[in-house]
Amino acid sequence: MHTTIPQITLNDGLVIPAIGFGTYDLRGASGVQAMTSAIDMGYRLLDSAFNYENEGAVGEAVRRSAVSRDQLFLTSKLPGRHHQYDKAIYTIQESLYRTKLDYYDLFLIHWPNPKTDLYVEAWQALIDAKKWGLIRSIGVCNFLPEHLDRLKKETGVLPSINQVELHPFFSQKEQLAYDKENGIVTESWSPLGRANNVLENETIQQIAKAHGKTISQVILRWHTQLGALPIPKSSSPQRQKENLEIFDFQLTEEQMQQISGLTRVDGRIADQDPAVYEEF
Ligand SMILES: NC(=O)C1=CN([C@@H]2O[C@H](COP(=O)(O)OP(=O)(O)OC[C@H]3O[C@@H](n4cnc5c(N)ncnc54)[C@H](OP(=O)(O)O)[C@@H]3O)[C@@H](O)[C@H]2O)C=CC1
Ligand SMILES: O=C(O)C(=O)[C@@H](O)[C@H](O)C(=O)CO
Repeated sequence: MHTTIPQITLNDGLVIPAIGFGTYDLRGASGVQAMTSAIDMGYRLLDSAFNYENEGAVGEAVRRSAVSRDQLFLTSKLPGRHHQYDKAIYTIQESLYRTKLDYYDLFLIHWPNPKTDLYVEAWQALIDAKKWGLIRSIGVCNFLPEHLDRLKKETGVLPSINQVELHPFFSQKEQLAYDKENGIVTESWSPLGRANNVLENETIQQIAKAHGKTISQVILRWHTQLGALPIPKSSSPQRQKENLEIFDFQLTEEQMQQISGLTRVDGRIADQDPAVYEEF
């Protein structure tokens, strides 16, 4: 039997599962297999990107699964090299052709690329693509408060989602507070620290023991109790299942504080500060 996944209502009224499935590095036939398995395990939200070169695999997994399209919540992302308005529109259309589907539930700007400074133009393209029915909800990734303030000022439309790096070594207290205050749901990318040594952390290990859970389950539970939406990736059916079984226990306030206390100024996985980093 599947774990029942709670749901979150976005600022545009759309309802989204409280945990999703990351697909970075899942491609080709093995990627389709991993995604089909994730849907079978109970995941309904799949997170892809134009740059992951796996939108075709996402479409194939959807067609192979026993779950109907309208029960799934599919996400993709606009790469930095296509922020110009016309290019952004073509990219969203191309992204759909790759899946052989006719709409995305969510489309995100992948990185703000502030030096290139075309993200407001890209945002306008997402706003229009939503009006035309290509996308049901629009959001961003890696946007700092200064970038979000600018979208609000120049278009009057704030994203439904801001997908940011978030894990115990980089707990994003200020960004979470800003997003919440502005009605934006924070999604956590690399919620398990991309399997770095956070998965061997002694503090989290002790908490996991106390609950009879694994370290990964405690970390993912911490995300949901912070109000964030984690999108763990796993190629293994067993770990996919493990990562969903997080809604039958509760961390105490003290345990939440202990995990959040592991954050470090240099806790990012890579050198990707969105204030300066550009990805195309
Ligand atoms: N918007 C953005 O800029 C970004 C978005 N993302 C999105 O976020 C998703 C998740 O982030 P990602 O970087 O993949 O990293 P995750 O934090 O999800 O970690 C994935 C790694 O953890 C391993 N793993 C998964 N579950 C377990 C478990 N229960 N126990 C032990 N190891 C486990 C996986 O191995 P295995 O597969 O062998 O199980 C894999 O090596 C991405 O797939 C992508 O969709 C990621 C980066 C940037
Ligand atoms: O995976 C993504 O969505 C990215 O944006 C990449 O930057 C990823 O974080 C990466 O590390 C690529 O080397």
